[in-house]
Amino acid sequence: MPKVLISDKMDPKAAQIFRERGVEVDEITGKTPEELKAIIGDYDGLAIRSSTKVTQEILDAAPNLKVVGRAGIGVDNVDIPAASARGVVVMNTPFGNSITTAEHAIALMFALARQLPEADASTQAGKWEKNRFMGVELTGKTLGLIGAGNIGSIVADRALGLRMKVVAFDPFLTPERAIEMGVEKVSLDDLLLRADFITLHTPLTDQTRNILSAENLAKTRRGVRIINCARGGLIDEAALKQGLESGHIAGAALDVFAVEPAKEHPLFGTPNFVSTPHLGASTTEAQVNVAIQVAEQMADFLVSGGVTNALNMPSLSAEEAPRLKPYMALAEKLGSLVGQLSHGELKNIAIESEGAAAELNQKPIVGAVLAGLMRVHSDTVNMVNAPFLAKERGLDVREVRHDREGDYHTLVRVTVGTAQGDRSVAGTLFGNSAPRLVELFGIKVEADLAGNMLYIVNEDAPGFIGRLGTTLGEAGVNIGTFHLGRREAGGEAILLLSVDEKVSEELLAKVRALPGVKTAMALSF
Ligand SMILES: NC(=O)C1=CN([C@@H]2O[C@H](COP(=O)(O)OP(=O)(O)OC[C@H]3O[C@@H](n4cnc5c(N)ncnc54)[C@H](O)[C@@H]3O)[C@@H](O)[C@H]2O)C=CC1
Ligand SMILES: O=C(O)CCC(=O)C(=O)O
Repeated sequence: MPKVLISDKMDPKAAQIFRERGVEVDEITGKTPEELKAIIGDYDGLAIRSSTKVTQEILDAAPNLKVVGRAGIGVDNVDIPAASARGVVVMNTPFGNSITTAEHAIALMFALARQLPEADASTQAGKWEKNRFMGVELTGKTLGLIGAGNIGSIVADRALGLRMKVVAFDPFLTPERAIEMGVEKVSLDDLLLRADFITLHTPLTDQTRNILSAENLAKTRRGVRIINCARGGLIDEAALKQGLESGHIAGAALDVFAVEPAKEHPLFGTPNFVSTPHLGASTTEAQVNVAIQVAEQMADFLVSGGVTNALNMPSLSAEEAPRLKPYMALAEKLGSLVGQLSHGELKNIAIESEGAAAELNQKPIVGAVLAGLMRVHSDTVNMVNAPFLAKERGLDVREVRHDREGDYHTLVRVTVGTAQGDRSVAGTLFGNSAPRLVELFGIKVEADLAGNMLYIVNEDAPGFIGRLGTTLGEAGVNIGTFHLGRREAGGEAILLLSVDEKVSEELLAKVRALPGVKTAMALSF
């Protein structure tokens, strides 16, 4: 039974779903990285929010880990390249808390416009400072949206409902989508110049880090109010403090900080500064949503192989997974076969599907071929890290679907480009479930690819099979299955034998010494 660790506080629905879906679950929250390292090795899955940092070190201590599930959107607390390199799928829940986070941004905008936190503190301190707090209306003001994705577009919708004008800077926002959202697409400089309120809704990336730098803050209009419910690191916090103190910035509300938890901060106590402790996603509704979603996605993956909302792997629905499973087994075997039989650097690989195979989602098939191919050289390769490793090694991967149906109702062909030319293998599914090799380097052959095998290329001549049987028999090697194919009578023949034990180098040398043998290799699947 797969085992999952929930390492951050999560709605109890998550644990309930894991158990209902046949996944063992432990909830152990608040651990230090050292403590987490000590226990993570027992788990197949890790369910987190933002507190747990999934670093290279944690991943190194987690040999069984297959999936990290983020109950939320931002995955900057997960080292995705390191997870990909180790073959660990990283999933998030991209929509479960977007409304809640957008509402928090709007709440902070109101808090700034009417100085609600200060007015509350003053009133409860018995001061009744009616003349101290003069607010501004939102109606008619310009809201500058940096990042117009899921959360940004909900913020825009609510702001338009408040009769604000919304201008948006997002390099990936199409003009059509801007029209649909009712916002004006602008450059960052234009936004900085025009906005009365600025709200940030981008992930933290190399491009967005420090997007509100000291230089950019200086370009804003005097009296601007700034809200950040996205990620710390998007704003230069020291420059923000200076701007608040000089009065250039009329207010700033941060839900997120460059370093969290922010228990001490130079901004604390600055006039017109409002803060919340990363509460953007903290509503009952959002937490139930993300807990249910992350548990369902992780259980799908661990129990049936379905992949949803993965950031480092193509999606594969739980419905598709059973249909694709035998194809992935076939693809992996074909990849492994060409990997074991091809020497030297591979330049390119083409994965072609015909008949029923061509109607399926090709990404998992391609991933499985690459995993089989590269596992020949490293047993830590799997479907997650294989495409990543292929890219890293400069392997050109081509995916081709053919409408035609040939001799088989379904066929997957893998062709690799080697220094000796193209080499191609093809396989089908017998009874829609049993992977079977049907072609090897242009020669028709029918074979299971399983366990230990012996691959021989020889000149087709009488007596050879007898001599081979005697050689194997004398070495105490039992033959399980025997598959033969040849180009033409008396031409080149291929033999694929399954044997009950691994073929030793010594035995291989004897086989190679038999008359007519051109190549002999041990294979394993
Ligand atoms: N405070 C909190 O508790 C929460 C914070 N978040 C944060 O909010 C962020 C946004 O979430 P979603 O809207 O769901 O993500 P999303 O992926 O739907 O939208 C992000 C938008 O940012 C845009 N973008 C990317 N690079 C940009 C750049 N250089 N300049 C301007 N725009 C750029 C993208 O094109 C995209 O439209 C998340 O990445 C997460 O860090 C999300 C949920 C809760
Ligand atoms: O889990 C949380 O409370 C934070 C949510 C968040 O930051 C996100 O989903 O990106």
